[in-house]
Amino acid sequence: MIDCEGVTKRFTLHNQGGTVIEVLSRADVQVAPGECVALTGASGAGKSTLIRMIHGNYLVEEGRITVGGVQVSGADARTVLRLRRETLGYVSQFLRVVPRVPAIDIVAEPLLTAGWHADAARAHAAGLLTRLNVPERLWGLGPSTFSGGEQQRVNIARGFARNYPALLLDEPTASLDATNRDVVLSLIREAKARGAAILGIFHDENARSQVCDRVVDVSAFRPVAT
Ligand SMILES: Nc1ncnc2c1ncn2[C@@H]1O[C@H](COP(=O)(O)OP(=O)(O)OP(=O)(O)O)[C@@H](O)[C@H]1O
Repeated sequence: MIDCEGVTKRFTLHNQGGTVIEVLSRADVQVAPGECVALTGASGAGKSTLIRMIHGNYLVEEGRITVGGVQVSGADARTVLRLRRETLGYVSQFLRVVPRVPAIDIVAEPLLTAGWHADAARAHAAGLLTRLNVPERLWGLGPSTFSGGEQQRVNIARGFARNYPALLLDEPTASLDATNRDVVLSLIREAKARGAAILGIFHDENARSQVCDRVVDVSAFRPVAT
């Protein structure tokens, strides 16, 4: 479902004398439906960079990335947006807050985009916010004043609102207490059970061992020193 073959990434810092940072060389990562794979490796090894390339945020220099048979590497913006709308969910580490949009609408938005009726979308969003222990008094407020953990739970509710066939998770349990961490782990297990392919970064080893079937250490794709 998620397929990276021979992926190479380097950054050229044009504003710093054209310094080139080699990050990944010929990375191969495959995630099958129903599988959860964790990316590991030291800080700076390139875990987030690989996730961002799969999500279509960073260009792929060499190699090929496909998600559900759709080629991400070299894709135009329209293809990437369609992929994100229909196939590939992403829970980033931080919620990107849109001013004045209530939390419940942030969660319901991917469902509305998918054609859900507004009432059904809000009911589904309410169910997720309840599960993630976001107090109902906050649902109608914009999350800019929420705590870090509250914002992250809104973010997770949004990421899990749709049953995406593929899901990218960037530290989904960071800044959560034990109770909410367990809710997130349940959401991940449910997504796997319905066949989602999940690729994530989990610094919490305990969380990783509970839901991940395999680990891929991106240090194995470290470029040879130049
Ligand atoms: N947009 C960018 N421009 C320049 N360099 C970048 C950019 N994004 C990442 N890098 C560099 O790529 C390398 C890998 O970064 P990345 O964030 O992927 O590491 P990581 O394994 O996710 O680390 P961590 O565990 O600390 O989050 C780092 O050296 C970083 O400085």
